[in-house]
Amino acid sequence: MIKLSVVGIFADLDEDALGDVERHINRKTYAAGTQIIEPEADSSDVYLILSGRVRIVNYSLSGREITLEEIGAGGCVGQLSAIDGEPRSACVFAVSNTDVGILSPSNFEKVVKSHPSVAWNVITELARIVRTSTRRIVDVSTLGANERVIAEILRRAQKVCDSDGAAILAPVPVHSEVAGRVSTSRETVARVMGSLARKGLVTKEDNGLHVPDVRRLEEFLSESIH
Ligand SMILES: Nc1ncnc2c1ncn2[C@@H]1O[C@@H]2COP(=O)(O)O[C@H]2[C@H]1O
Repeated sequence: MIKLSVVGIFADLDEDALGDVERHINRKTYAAGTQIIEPEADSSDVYLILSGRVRIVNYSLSGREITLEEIGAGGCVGQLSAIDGEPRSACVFAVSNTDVGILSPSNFEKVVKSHPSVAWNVITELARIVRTSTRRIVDVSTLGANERVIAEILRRAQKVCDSDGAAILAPVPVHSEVAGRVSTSRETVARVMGSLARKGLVTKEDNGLHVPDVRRLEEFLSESIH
């Protein structure tokens, strides 16, 4: 059985406290592709991702899917409705087979109120969501679709950049996922990625998408914007 200690918001709990939380949790496995959070379902349960990966998505008025975030083992989703009692803000799907621990909103509240470290970790995660959302709003308001694609690839590369200034994005980003994330079409992502490849700024290899010189990609983005 996967231990609750993998969950980020419980990182500072000792064994006794984790045992206490475990008593309030129902475990469930979702198959890849199934929906975990449905806004129509009247539930405010909190889902702790014990293994696997989930995608958080929203839809535009025209029905286009927008990926807000992908979260792997250790993450937590569904906390917004549990905190404020409002309807779900997004849908959540299992990307791969995903084991979750489910906490009812009242038990989530009990755990948060009993353990200051959990409360602080939940707040820290909310701060991260605000920062990411702000970045996104700025990008959508100020950059064209091509630049948003480049900026997204650049941000991912900057996170895994090695001491030689190179990065490998593994696995190769899926065009539809990048498109959803930067609010553009799959075709635009394919066109921009093709153009970056022709310029030698990225190369597709068996082990991932290589960005041989992250600094050059930064400069290219900066030149594209100005
Ligand atoms: N912009 C976002 N970034 C990361 N996670 C989000 C974002 N919007 C919604 N979520 C998650 O998706 C969940 C959908 O249900 P809730 O609104 O209860 O809680 C939400 C958060 O856990």
